[in-house]
Amino acid sequence: MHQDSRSFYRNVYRRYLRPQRAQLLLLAVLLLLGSLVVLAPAQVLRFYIDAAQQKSVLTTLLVIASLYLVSVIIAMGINVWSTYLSERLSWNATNLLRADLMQHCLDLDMSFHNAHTPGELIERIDGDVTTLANFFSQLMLQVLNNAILLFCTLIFLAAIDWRLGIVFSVFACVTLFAMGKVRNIAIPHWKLARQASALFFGFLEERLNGREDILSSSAIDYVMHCFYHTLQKSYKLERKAGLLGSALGATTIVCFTLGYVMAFSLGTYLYQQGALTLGGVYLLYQYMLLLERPVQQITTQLDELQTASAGLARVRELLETSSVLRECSSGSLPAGPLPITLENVSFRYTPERKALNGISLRVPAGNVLAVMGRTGCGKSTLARLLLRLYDPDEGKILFGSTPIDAVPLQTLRNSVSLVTQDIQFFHASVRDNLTFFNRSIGDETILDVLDQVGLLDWYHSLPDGLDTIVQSSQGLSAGEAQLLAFSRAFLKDPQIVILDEASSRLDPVTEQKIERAVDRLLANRTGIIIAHRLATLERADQVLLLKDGQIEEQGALAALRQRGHSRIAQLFAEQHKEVVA
Ligand SMILES: Nc1ncnc2c1ncn2[C@@H]1O[C@H](COP(=O)(O)OP(=O)(O)OP(=O)(O)O)[C@@H](O)[C@H]1O
Repeated sequence: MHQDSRSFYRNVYRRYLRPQRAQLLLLAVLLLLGSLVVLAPAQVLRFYIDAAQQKSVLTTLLVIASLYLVSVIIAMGINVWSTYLSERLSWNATNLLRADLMQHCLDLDMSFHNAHTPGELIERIDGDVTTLANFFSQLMLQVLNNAILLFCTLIFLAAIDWRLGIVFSVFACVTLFAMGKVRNIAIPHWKLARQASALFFGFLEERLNGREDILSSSAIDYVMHCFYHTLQKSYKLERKAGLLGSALGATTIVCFTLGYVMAFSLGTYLYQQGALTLGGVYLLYQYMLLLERPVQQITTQLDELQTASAGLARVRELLETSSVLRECSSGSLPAGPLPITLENVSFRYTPERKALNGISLRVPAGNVLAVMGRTGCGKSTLARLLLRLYDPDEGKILFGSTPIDAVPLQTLRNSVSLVTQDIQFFHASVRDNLTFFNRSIGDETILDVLDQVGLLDWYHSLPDGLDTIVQSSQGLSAGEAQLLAFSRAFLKDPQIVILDEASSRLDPVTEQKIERAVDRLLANRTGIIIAHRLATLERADQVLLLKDGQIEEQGALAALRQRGHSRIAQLFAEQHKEVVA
């Protein structure tokens, strides 16, 4: 194994399994005991049959019968205990791994998230880790258990008669080989079937999410046509895989029928030779039955082991992906509103095109900068750089005199609030949606903020107050969603506020509420407003007009308007003409 892989597996063991090593050891002992104990009841029955045949006294028969009962109870007890232990062990280990992966994914930068769909990450955090949980809880146990059981059964058969040991060892090897070969024929078809089924679920998710657009554009017939097509493809592949898979069942039946013929022929021969008692022949039959399970299961489990190791490899790849954002472990920002400085900042998402090109500006502490420009000019990109969702390719961004990459990301993001148009609400209580699960914020503070943004009437209409569960943003009007997003920002109490103004029109009362809330939110904070309306520029100390990622105009609104040929002056003149017309 490669040195890196070795150290990865060592680390996985150290973090997830070593803390539970006492339980792991106990589990190994129980597995061994379990395999030995499963073989015991058949041995006891053998003595019982031989004792009955020799007409032993009733008490001897009763003692043997009680021994049989005890051995069965012990076997069951060990089975239950080891299953409980392995479940506990695997869920403890994999839940920790799930948490680590979730935290890691949240910490990764936006370029990583742009390249990986949420579905893909869910598959890693849950799908692959569940495979690993199965590996630790059942598979590891079953493979070990079956291997030990197979080995012990063959040893016990050899103990009855060495010829039986040799014949059945050869039988087990040939059957394992044959079943492995037949299984390999079906596996690629199962993989194709799984892939088709994943595509089908992806199709369902996408179409159900887009139901509003589908309904409004009368595309139901088209969607249903694609649905049948996707379903039919999945069905054909499943049918083929199922048929090929049944070849495995047929091979098992053929192999074991031959095995039973062999067991009875050999048993009869040895009985007639006097090498075996009747109880011994019965024991041979029982061991043949016991042999069937491990031989059948080991082939399947070896495949599942491969799936688990592929899952672990994918988990490893994810864990080893590091954020391109350099993280600082210490550093702090001064208190109060912070001045923002950009020095010759350039950024590109893709090598072909700069989304921002040589931007330099300074927003003094407590001032408001309004950013305007056509769609795609780089307004949101500027906001993303200030939050360090990306780092600029060139240039520097400073809050006060501190470069923003010289403080921990957490500190930076605690100081900046971004209120976008695309407001996300979680399936959680109103309280949790507003405080982002911060328990230190009391209900009075939340109510005070709701009062400030004019949402007190809305609050009183909630059936369970702050405990009311928000289903999604669909249960809220655009205005309510905006005001709730402001409330979140108030509760966070940031030093810098970045506001992506809603481009949709709201009713005059809600507009007024929003205007007031914005004024309050910007008071004693440095603000950047991504403006979609000319009226918004009037509340700003400075205006920045972007064009194709570059600064087209910059300065105080009054000065820009006075310059007759400026783009801003033209925009106001055009608006004036529209109003007069
Ligand atoms: N994740 C991304 N990957 C690649 N290119 C992107 C990405 N996000 C934005 N862009 C491109 O970068 C440029 C600037 O985008 P940005 O979102 O900053 O524009 P914007 O001015 O905010 O537009 P709008 O007003 O429509 O929101 C656009 O050309 C856009 O296509």
